[in-house]
Amino acid sequence: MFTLISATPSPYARKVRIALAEKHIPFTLQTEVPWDGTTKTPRYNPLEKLPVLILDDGKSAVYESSYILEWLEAKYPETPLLPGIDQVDARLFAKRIEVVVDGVCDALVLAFFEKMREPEKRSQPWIDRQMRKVEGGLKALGEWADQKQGDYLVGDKLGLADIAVGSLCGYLDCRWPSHTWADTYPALKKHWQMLEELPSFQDTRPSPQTMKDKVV
Ligand SMILES: N[C@@H](CCC(=O)N[C@@H](CS(=O)(=O)O)C(=O)NCC(=O)O)C(=O)O
Repeated sequence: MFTLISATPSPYARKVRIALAEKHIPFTLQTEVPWDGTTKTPRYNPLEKLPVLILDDGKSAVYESSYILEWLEAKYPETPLLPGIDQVDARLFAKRIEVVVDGVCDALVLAFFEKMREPEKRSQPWIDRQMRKVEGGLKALGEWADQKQGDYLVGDKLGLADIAVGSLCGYLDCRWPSHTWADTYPALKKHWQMLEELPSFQDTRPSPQTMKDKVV
């Protein structure tokens, strides 16, 4: 059986957890804090990041959330999370949405750690730059949510784009509760609320983690 190295607040890991659940692929969840010295992540990922999907042999591993999802889609095409190969533009649009989601998450993580530095070492221009990326990405996602034709962002069933967007919104709700995205983008908030009702979302709700070791 696969093992997924995850972290309780991780939006990247939540994408994979939801995809595994939607594809009915059983796995063991191994929850870690990747910044703590106890993490096993570096054994499997030279980039020392989770999520990491450890395969049945307990040694081979797939890492980088967007690649793990591509790997799962290729290896387990039943219950597809992307439109059919004959719908190239729709597939590419779903991946474009994931690119924006991951980029917003990356910027949030960078801003989070910059704010963790002692005040005299903190760079406000750097934080401002990251938050500009967050706002720009959320604006794009908000527009796509507004333009949604049916219940889902791409196609007529739950897919990669919804899983990515839902994971980001859940991360903001968990780690950035004072952010005003839900008021600014009501269609995005409504879509997220619908997604959170799904069992695979209910079973993967994020929660904060405590870091024991100094990170920055
Ligand atoms: N691009 C990566 C980003 C993953 C990532 O940043 N993971 C964090 C944990 S979390 O932010 O998702 O909770 C991590 O392992 N960070 C450890 C490190 O950067 O050394 C992906 O999509 O998998």
